Amino acid sequence: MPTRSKFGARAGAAAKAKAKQKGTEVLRDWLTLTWFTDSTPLLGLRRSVWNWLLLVATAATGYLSGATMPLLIAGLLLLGGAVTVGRAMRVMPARRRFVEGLVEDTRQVAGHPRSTTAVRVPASSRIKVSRWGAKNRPLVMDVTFAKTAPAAPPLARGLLEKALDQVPSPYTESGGGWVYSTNPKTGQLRAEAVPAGDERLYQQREIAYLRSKFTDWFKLTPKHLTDGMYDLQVTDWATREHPTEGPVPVPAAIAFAFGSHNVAAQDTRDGIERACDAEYLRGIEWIYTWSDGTLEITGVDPDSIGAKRKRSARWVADLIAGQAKAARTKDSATSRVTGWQEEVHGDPWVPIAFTADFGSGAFTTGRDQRAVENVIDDAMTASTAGVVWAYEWTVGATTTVEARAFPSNHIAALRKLELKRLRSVVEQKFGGRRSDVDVEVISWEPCDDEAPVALPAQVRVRFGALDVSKAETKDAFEQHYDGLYTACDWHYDWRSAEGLVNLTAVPRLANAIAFPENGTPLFEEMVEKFREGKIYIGPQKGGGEFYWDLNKCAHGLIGGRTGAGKSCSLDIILFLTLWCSDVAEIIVCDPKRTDFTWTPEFPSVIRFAAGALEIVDAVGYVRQEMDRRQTILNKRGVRNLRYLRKLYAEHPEFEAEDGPAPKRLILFFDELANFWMKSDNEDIEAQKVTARTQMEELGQLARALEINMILAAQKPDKDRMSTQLKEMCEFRLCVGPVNEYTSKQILDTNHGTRFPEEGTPKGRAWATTSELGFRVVQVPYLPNSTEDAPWPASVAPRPAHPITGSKDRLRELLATQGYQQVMVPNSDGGREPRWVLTDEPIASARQPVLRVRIDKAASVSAAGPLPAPAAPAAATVGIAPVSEDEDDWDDPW
Ligand SMILES: Nc1ncnc2c1ncn2[C@@H]1O[C@H](COP(=O)(O)OP(=O)(O)OP(=O)(O)O)[C@@H](O)[C@H]1O
Repeated sequence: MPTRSKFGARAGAAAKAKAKQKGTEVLRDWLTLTWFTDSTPLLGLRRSVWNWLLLVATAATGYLSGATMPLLIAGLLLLGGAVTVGRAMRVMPARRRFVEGLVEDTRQVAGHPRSTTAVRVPASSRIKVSRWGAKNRPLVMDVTFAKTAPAAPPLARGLLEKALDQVPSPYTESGGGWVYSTNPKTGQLRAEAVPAGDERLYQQREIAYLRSKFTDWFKLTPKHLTDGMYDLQVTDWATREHPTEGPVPVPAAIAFAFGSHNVAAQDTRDGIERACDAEYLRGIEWIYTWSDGTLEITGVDPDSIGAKRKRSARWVADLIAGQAKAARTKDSATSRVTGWQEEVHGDPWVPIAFTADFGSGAFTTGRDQRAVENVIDDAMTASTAGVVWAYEWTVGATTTVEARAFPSNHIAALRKLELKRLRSVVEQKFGGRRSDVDVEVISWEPCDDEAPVALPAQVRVRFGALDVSKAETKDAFEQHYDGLYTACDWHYDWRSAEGLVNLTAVPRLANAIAFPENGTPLFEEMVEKFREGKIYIGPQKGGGEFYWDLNKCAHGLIGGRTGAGKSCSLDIILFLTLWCSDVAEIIVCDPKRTDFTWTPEFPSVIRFAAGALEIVDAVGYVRQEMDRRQTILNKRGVRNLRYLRKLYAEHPEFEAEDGPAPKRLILFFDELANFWMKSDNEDIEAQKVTARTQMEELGQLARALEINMILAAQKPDKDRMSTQLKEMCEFRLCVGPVNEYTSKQILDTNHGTRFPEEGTPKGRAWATTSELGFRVVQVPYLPNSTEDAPWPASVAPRPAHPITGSKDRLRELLATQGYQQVMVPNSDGGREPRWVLTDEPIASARQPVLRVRIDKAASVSAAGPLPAPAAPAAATVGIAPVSEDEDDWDDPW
């Protein structure tokens, strides 16, 4: 018996094993394909379904026919088996090769591992076709990719998809293609073959396009993609009519996850939005919503409110960015619309509020801010009429502005316009190119809601580089600003060192006011101040009372056009001097002999001089008195009368030795011009020259010696008043409107011309000292005799009661001080009243005054140098009581 060689035995075993393996494979293929996976359609059904049906039908036929046709049944089964086995042997290896080819094609992008001798990686573990279609092409397949594969990041999935797009599907020839989805559990990519026209193909295309665009817009590198968590999902689709392709799906909502990618900067976001708007045109307006790590984009109808709002917001953003760009700000500007017009009021896409952030160090000065505001105003007004934009700036780490629109009749709008007006007028006049003038309203006057009016209550003006320490600058500003308002006056609080002025609205200066009645607080105040050497002039524009401080400005010049209230102003000064007879005495020079002939009645008037020689004499007396006072000061070694009085208080023996301390002595001179008028008498002219020199000599020492000159003149020009004399007058009062020439004569400036010719109230005056600058004052009205206020109610409120005349007040005072009135003959042959001290004080002047007649003439002009007041001198003359009916002295005289 022949034996088989060893080799032959081994080869036989190998062939057997191979045959077995092949057999097993064929059997597995047959089972799988025939009964499960043969999805190639046949007459509308899958082949595997047909196989089951045929098997069941054959078995049923065999069962029903019993043993009658066993051969036929067996034959049929055998045939079926042979056909299906043959098909499995043909199809299955082909499918395997197909998948293997596919794995090879996608190996790089999907990161498929290669088989090694140790580890076999079957192709089906990477790409699993779950359904096959006609022509043995896959219908549905799942592709597994490695975590590190280039196509692993969701946004890079396109790489794999692109590769798979090349795989023929049953629909390839008819224009179909692949659609892809991600298995959320396994992360595998599922590809599904769909016929042409399937809307998922369009969706697929959009998604692929968007992925690549988002990669561009976010400037994503492959490294970004591998490191970050970027993903794009279209969460909602809509259908739009495509011009050539008919209705096509377009994204209605896109969610783009960008993880921790830095898009915090508004302009980065802006850039992305703008790129998307420019490059992704689908006949839709995109609305962008940024949240933590995700950008949601929703498509809306371009005519919808949302779309219009978006365009408006972008317009605002462009406007703001344009400003920042023009100013070359360090950081770029961002803006956000924070409020839209309500639909009831108009178009709901019209912005009514927005905020803008210009970054650090931008627009820090008011001037720059104003420039931005003006541009925005212009732009906004063009787009939204009927509203006014108001701005609130905050300069901190960054400069931000909050802008809000208000209806033009809203108080905020009115205030804004008012502020703008103020700024522009102030800037026009004071805002040079270098100086950064800015007006800021600190507070507004409360206003009536029904009829709102924007009136600033407190304003601050900063002058930047402009030097406001100069009086002229302040004056120019005040004049300019005063002209802006008729409803109020302004109090100016200058802070020259800080380069600013704080303004406070104050009630307008009254057009006329009555001199306060005795005993009122203001009256008491002015008397008290007079005792300190301060003469009340009147309330001043901008608030407060104007006092002329004789301790600082010893002499004064009072001028003004006739009929404007000059005499009344002088009367107030005289009245206060006469009222305070314990501290002051006065010499009245009245060359015109008109307005002040009433004064000698009162004991403080130690001399009344009218004629030229009388005046020369009076001036000479003052000059002597100055020397006398200086001698006393020298003797007692003190600097001024104040110290002398103090010394006397401490050492009454000095006073006993020297006599009473001198009182303030006022040399009152009305209409100097009349005095200087040339006469033919050369002797008198020579004396006048002496008087002038003596007056000029009073200048230097008078302050310490409390000798003051009050000079009144209508036109104090050079011919009538020497320059030296005028310069000594540091206080000036110019009553009423005057022409430029006169103004310069009185005030050295043209302030006097600022009062209008028409409508300037009586008693309105410019008062000035070098210390206080120029002030508008309203001199109160003080008549000589008690009378009703002379102005109509239309000019100013009228006091309820007549204004008590100065003479009546003084008489009442003197009566209470123990004086009595007597009548003395005067140089004109008439008689005049005088007040003399008696021993018995009279309680009230309302009680009849004891009238006396002076038998011996006590002519006013006769009085020589009088160290003591006129009254005691008068008291030495013989007096006889005047009977009631004999002399009605109260009559006007
Ligand atoms: N302070 C005042 N307030 C209101 N009215 C005044 C004031 N001063 C004067 N008046 C009115 O103006 C009139 C003229 O005033 P006043 O005589 O003082 O003017 P004047 O400038 O001194 O004129 P003149 O130089 O002719 O004396 C007064 O009779 C009075 O009606």
